[in-house]
Amino acid sequence: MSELLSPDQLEAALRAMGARLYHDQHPFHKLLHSGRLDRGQVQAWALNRFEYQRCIPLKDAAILARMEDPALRRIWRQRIIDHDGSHDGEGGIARWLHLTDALGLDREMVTSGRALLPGTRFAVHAYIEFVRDRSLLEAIASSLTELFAPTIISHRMAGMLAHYDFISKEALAYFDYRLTEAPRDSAFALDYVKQHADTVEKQQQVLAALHFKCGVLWSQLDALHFAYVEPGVRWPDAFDPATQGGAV
Ligand SMILES: O=C(O)c1cc(C(=O)O)c2c(n1)C(=O)C(=O)c1cc(C(=O)O)[nH]c1-2
Repeated sequence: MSELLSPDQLEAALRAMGARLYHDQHPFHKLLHSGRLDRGQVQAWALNRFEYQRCIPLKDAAILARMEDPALRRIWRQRIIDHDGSHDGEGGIARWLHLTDALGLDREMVTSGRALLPGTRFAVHAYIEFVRDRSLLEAIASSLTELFAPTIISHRMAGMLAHYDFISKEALAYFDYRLTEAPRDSAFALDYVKQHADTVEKQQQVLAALHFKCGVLWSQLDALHFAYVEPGVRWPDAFDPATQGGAV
């Protein structure tokens, strides 16, 4: 890409990248959504994904800390409220823990992170570092995977409810909220990016940021796939569905 795109062409390029690289294309998600995983594999997914959930507000706080404009901060801070809630027991993190509870996972094992795959940790933390190190425009652009989240979330909810008798609608409440939060967040981020990526270089950076973020999501599923679906060698301290434990 060497010519300046119009804002709508930039949006089209971002959407085309998502169609190719978003984590809905990953084999682990295809298995998860079509009922082809067992309870232990679904537990491993929920336990590992907790690390992503836990770190999203840290990532958004890092972005907020770089925003000079109070009006922008006022909008962005809602993301932290969505995940942390305003009171104990509210918000996305608490709702994710309802899911891990419903799957019978030990809370301490989930919240301590001691049974995580190293690949999960590295991918999630790379996201936090990315938004700290890069420009604000790139940091905001890296959230644009959320453009594609409502489709995968609807698909996931329907598939998991249809195929797993150990999953209830209540257990998936986290995703109900995301269906309204994600479109609001991604509409704002997309508008911002379309307005501010006004040079070829900035447009390239925005596309690279989305590329990077697709990789963050994809790597988390790679880690799960190669530990729990095609088990070659699994990190010895990782969650073990057979014993329901991890490192002590
Ligand atoms: O279930 C999903 O497939 C999915 C995907 C994404 C995403 O595309 O990054 C997010 C979420 N969920 C999510 O729940 C969430 O809170 C979230 C925050 C962000 C972000 O980058 O700021 N992405 C996502």
